[in-house]
Amino acid sequence: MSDKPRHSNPDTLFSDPLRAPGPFRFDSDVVSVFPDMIRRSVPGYETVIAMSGLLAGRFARPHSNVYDLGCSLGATTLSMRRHIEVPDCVIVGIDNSAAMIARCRELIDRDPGSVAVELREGDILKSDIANASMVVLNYTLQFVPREHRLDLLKGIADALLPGGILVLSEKVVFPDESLNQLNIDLHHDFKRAHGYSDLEIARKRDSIENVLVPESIEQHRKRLASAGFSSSDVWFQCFNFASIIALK
Ligand SMILES: C[S@@+](CC[C@H](N)C(=O)[O-])C[C@H]1O[C@@H](n2cnc3c(N)ncnc32)[C@H](O)[C@@H]1O
Ligand SMILES: O=C(O)C(=O)C[C@]1(C(=O)O)C=C[C@@H](O)C=C1
Repeated sequence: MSDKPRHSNPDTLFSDPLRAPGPFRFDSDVVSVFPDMIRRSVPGYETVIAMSGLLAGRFARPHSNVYDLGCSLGATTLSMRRHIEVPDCVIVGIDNSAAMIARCRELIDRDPGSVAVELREGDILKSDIANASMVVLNYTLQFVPREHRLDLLKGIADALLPGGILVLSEKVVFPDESLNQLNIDLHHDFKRAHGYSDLEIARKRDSIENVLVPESIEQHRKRLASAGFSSSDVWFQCFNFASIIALK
């Protein structure tokens, strides 16, 4: 069940004090270091990816689609592919970064799995989502402008078959200011323990400001209910990164 380590160049994108970071973008520079960056930046990332596979093993239905929205390099897609055993199920991975999708295609082509995978370069806000037994948004909704989040989730709820599931993993904030600050500090400790310097941490924080817009778990669960999900709860959390499952 364990996922193979994913090799990647080391993330040194924010280490040069002379290079202005600019707003964070999923461009070819990020693509070249992405597996290393996300593993060293998101506490619990490997667990969430591996368990997304287990959930797919349980929820994927025959003759249905399983969506990986904001699929990046296909880590979730590959994990789900390893666990899906039902016939005629297609995993649809969508990402609007051309550089991500191009590299993802290479990695999927190299994977020996037999479940069909369809990759689309496009905006998940404009993509056709239908006949879904499972939808995954692993660390993607946080990059969608807040005003579009409800419509996206309504579309997902409509597309889900009865008994379908959404997995929503996000960076989160906490309503209590002291707990919020503690979780931010613990996240920075996590990054430091994975070799990032204070300078890199500060520069990355500036770069993702207003690009990655986190919300509280309460805000996510309220929106999921408004979007048409009958129930939702957190199944995994480490510091300020949480993963929610929502049932149709
Ligand atoms: C943090 S990464 C997701 C990581 C990935 N799900 C994983 O588990 O490895 C966020 C991804 O969402 C994509 N993205 C952000 N907004 C998007 C949108 N509106 N449509 C499609 N993809 C989007 C980005 O290009 C990026 O690849
Ligand atoms: O919050 C941070 O500092 C992060 O680096 C998080 C995060 C994410 O959650 O997507 C931001 C951008 C990169 O894709 C990798 C990790």
